[in-house]
Amino acid sequence: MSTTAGNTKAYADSSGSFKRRGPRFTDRIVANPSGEGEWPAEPGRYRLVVSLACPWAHRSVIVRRLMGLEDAISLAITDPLQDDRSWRFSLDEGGVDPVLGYTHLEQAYLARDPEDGTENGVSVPAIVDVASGALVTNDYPQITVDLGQEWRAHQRAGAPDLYPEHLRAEIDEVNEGVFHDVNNGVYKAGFATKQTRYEEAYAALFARLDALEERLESRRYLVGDHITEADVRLFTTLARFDAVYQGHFKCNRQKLAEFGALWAYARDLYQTPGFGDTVDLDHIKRHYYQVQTTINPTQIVPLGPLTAWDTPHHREELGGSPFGPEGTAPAPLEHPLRPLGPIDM
Ligand SMILES: N[C@@H](CCC(=O)N[C@@H](CS)C(=O)NCC(=O)O)C(=O)O
Repeated sequence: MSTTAGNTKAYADSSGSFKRRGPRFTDRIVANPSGEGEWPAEPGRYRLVVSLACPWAHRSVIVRRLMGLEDAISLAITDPLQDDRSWRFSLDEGGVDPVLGYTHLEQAYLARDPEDGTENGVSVPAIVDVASGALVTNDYPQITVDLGQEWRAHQRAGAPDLYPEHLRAEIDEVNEGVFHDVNNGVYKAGFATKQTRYEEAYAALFARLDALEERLESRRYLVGDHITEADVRLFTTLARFDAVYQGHFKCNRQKLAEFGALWAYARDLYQTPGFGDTVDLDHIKRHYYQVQTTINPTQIVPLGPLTAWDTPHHREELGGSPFGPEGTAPAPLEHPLRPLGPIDM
């Protein structure tokens, strides 16, 4: 396997539990910066670096597109396979990102802090200040909220409000449970190295999915009548569920496609511009199955499942509309974001 040596690092601590490390840089990009740690929302100034494989980065790709910020913030897409220096730009000509001039995202972390820039690893999503090449933030939950709230002056007409004031408390509450049990829950199950830790994560995950199933039986979206941050955050895990988490991470009480409301909800979002058109199952499967070699030592990428994302969902019958009364859909994507060539045999 010439593309990557795989990854033999331990993901769990001595108790057998997966521990997420948290963001290294938490500066914010805001409409009106008022002090240290705040950068101006200025079109053309920043580059958003993502892997299409990564569920946390995927959120920012969706929100950038929903907000119509493509011309304001450029997008760099990494190779789904990291090497020993982590995320790299090997899909680009000469293996160099054409805007940043870097071969590895690590260089932006080190441009920001040469001593300790990479102490929490090198993670996506990351926003880089193009002129200095320095990392501004890798704080993924704040990134999506700020793309929605702080870039208003540069958003497209008809951009939805994903975090309306009057719904924030409820969105935050839903997000909290979804983060621990679902978004991060699948990692806790998949990276556990003790049976009990795995079983705890599995139980919490499916208890939460059962509760979401019930919630979504009578409402089209998680909070309110339109898409919000809560839907974006749940969607990126659901999009990977049957392809990766139910097999590779052993989250296999049932597939997403064996739920009722939750599966119809996921298809509804998938068919909403900005969601399904940013899902790339090639990037997703190759990353998980070829990088996490402690779980999949052969690095074989499974061909299935043949999930039918485009079938009718009938969720319109519940009322609600994706983009809100004044909102409109973003224009269709003209081509897939970054198709990959055949798997290196
Ligand atoms: N590291 C972030 C979340 C983003 C994240 O975990 N991204 C993954 C890809 S899905 C990554 O870049 N991992 C490499 C690393 O952490 O070194 C956090 O927990 O604050």
